[in-house]
Amino acid sequence: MEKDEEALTEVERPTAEVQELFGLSWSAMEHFAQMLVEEGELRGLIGPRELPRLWSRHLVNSAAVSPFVPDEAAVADVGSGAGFPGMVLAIMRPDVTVHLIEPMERRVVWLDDVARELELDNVEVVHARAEELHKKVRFDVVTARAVAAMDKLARWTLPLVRPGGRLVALKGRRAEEELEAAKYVLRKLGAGDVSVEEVRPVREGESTVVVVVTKR
Ligand SMILES: C[S@@+](CC[C@H](N)C(=O)[O-])C[C@H]1O[C@@H](n2cnc3c(N)ncnc32)[C@H](O)[C@@H]1O
Repeated sequence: MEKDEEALTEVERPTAEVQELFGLSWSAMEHFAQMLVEEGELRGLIGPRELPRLWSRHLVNSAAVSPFVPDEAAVADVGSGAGFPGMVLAIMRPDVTVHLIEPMERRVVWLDDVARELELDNVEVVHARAEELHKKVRFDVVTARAVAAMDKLARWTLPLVRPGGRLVALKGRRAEEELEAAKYVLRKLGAGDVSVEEVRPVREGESTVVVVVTKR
């Protein structure tokens, strides 16, 4: 077997339930997955150990933010990296506009390439650190995954959330602990209600922890 073929067979096959989750956006999602498989490792966006679990750990996991994003929201995804969860959200939800905020040039080029290839007109790639945008722009929703612990993440993201809007952070098992450590920062930055939800985008799949912080 050729080396390339070998690499391709290692990627898990999405189930019918996963296809159903993405609904009308299925073919665009498959296209994004194919780009990640073909170029993700080469361009330093995703580790080789992550490719076999591309759907369950990354694409399906990213979809967990969607129920927390209101119709037609203006969204910023801080620290998008390879496009998680922001690019997935933009593909699933043509009604929302997604600003992918990423400081690393190589990743910015990748995000631009994906948006162009998939002809996504609801994506804007912003080459910046989140803090550089404070006092300049505000969004209905800010999403983030694997960017920083809650106290630092709150400092970077809450100034970007409009009053009445929300931060939607995909977190791990230590979410409650991180929230406890961040409680003074959250209060100081105008956080209101905070909820921790366990979301399972597909019945057979893994669950993920979503922290939703409302801005007063
Ligand atoms: C571990 S990666 C996670 C990428 C993606 N969210 C994911 O879940 O796979 C963290 C990302 O946050 C970006 N980042 C780090 N500091 C940032 C900041 N201050 N503002 C915006 N993005 C930042 C990094 O460049 C990197 O792409």
